[in-house]
Amino acid sequence: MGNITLVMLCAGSSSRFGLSAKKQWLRTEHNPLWLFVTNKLSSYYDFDKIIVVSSHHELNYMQNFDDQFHYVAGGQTRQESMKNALQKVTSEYVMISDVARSCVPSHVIDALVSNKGNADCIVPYLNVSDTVVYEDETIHRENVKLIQTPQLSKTAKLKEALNSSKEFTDDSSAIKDAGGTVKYILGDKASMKLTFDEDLKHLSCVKAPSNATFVGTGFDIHPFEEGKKMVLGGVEIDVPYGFKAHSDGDVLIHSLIDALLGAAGAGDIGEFFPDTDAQYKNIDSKKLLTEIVAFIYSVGYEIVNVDLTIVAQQPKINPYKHNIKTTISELLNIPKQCVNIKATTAEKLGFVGRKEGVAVQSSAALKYYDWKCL
Ligand SMILES: Nc1ccn([C@@H]2O[C@H](COP(=O)(O)OP(=O)(O)OP(=O)(O)O)[C@@H](O)[C@H]2O)c(=O)n1
Ligand SMILES: C[C@](O)(CO)[C@H](O)COP(=O)(O)O
Repeated sequence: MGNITLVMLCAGSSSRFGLSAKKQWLRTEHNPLWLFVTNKLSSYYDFDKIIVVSSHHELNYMQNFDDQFHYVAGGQTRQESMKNALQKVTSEYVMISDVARSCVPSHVIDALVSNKGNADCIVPYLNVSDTVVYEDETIHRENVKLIQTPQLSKTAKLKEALNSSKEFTDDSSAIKDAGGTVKYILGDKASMKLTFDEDLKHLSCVKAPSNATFVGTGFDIHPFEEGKKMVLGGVEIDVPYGFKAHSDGDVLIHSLIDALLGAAGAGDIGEFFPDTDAQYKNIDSKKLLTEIVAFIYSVGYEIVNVDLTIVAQQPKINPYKHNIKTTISELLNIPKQCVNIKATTAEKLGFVGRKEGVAVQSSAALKYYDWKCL
C-alpha cells in the first residue's frame, strides 16, 4: 500500500460520443468499460482505496457490479465530480483517471508512482508531431504538450486548488493556477481518450461485447376504480372506469418496466419511481417507460423483444391490441413485430374473474449494444 487512492471518473454524459450507450457503459465481454478499466488500473498498483465516481441516477445500478470499490455520485462537471470524490480521499496522494482513457498501459502508472512526491502533480503528456497553428499563428510545436490522465497529485494541494471559482479541465491546471508544482512525464498514445464514436477504432485493449441475451419478467395488478380514465399500454380504453393507483395505473406499462429492469439486473419500478413520491401522483406511465428505456439504452443494452400477457375478464382487449402494440413499439424504439400482446380471461376465477381488476405478465429480452459492429 503506497498511500495512494485511485479515483476513476465515470460520471460523464457522453454527449459528444453520440451513441445510445454512454461510453463508460459499453461492454467488453460481460464487463462494462468502467469496471474493466478500474480493474485494469487496480491490477497495476495496490491502491489504498479505489473510488468510482458515477452519475447520480446510475449509482445504485453501478454498485451491483462490484462491491470492492467505494462509489460516489458525480457532479455536473468533471471538476465537480473530482471534488465529490476528494471528500472521501484521506490518503496523502490521489491518482485521478478518466474512464474514457480505457487503455492506459502499466508503464504509465509505474512512471507516475515512481515520481510520487517529486511535484504537487505528476502529469503524463504526449508531444505533437504535426505543425501547430494557434490563433492563425504557427507556434513552436516543441512547446506543446497534449495532457493525459491518470494524474498523481498531493491530495491536500489538489483539494486546495479546486477550492477555486475557476473551472479547470484537468487536475494539473488547477494545481498550477494555485501556485503548485507540476512534473510532466511521457505518456502513451494508448492512453487516448474515448470522446467521439470514431475513437472506438483506437480502443485496442478491449474485446467485443458478449452476444448473450438477457431475459426479464414483470408482473403487476391494479384494481378497478369507478370514474377514472383507463389507460392500458399507453392507450385510452373507452370504459367508465380506470385503475386505482398512485400513477395513471397503466398496469401493462408497469409490468413491462419491471421486465426491462429485470433483464438489465436493475431492480424494479418501485426503486426508480417510489409510489410515495408526490411527483408521480397521476403521472402518465408513458413518461416513466420513456425514462426507463433511456436508462436501459444508456447503460449499454438494446431491447430485442417484449411479450405482454393481459389477464382481464373486462374490458375487451382485442379492439385495442393493435394500438397498444404500436404505442409500445414506438416507446421502446423497436419494430412492431418485436412487440407481442396477448390477452386472456381468468375463466371467471379469482379477482380477475370477479371483474375486480387486471393483471399483466410481461417478459423482455435485452442484448448488449454491439459497438464493435460500427
Ligand atoms: N460531470 C462529469 C463529466 C465527466 N466526467 C468524466 O471525466 C472523463 C473525461 O470527460 P469526457 O471525456 O468529457 O466525458 P463526458 O463528459 O462523458 O463526455 P462529453 O463531454 O462528450 O459529454 C470521463 O471519464 C467522464 O466520465 C465525470 O466523471 N463527471
Ligand atoms: C482531463 C483530460 O483528459 C486531460 O486531457 C481532459 O481535459 C478531459 O477533457 P474532457 O472534455 O472533460 O473530456
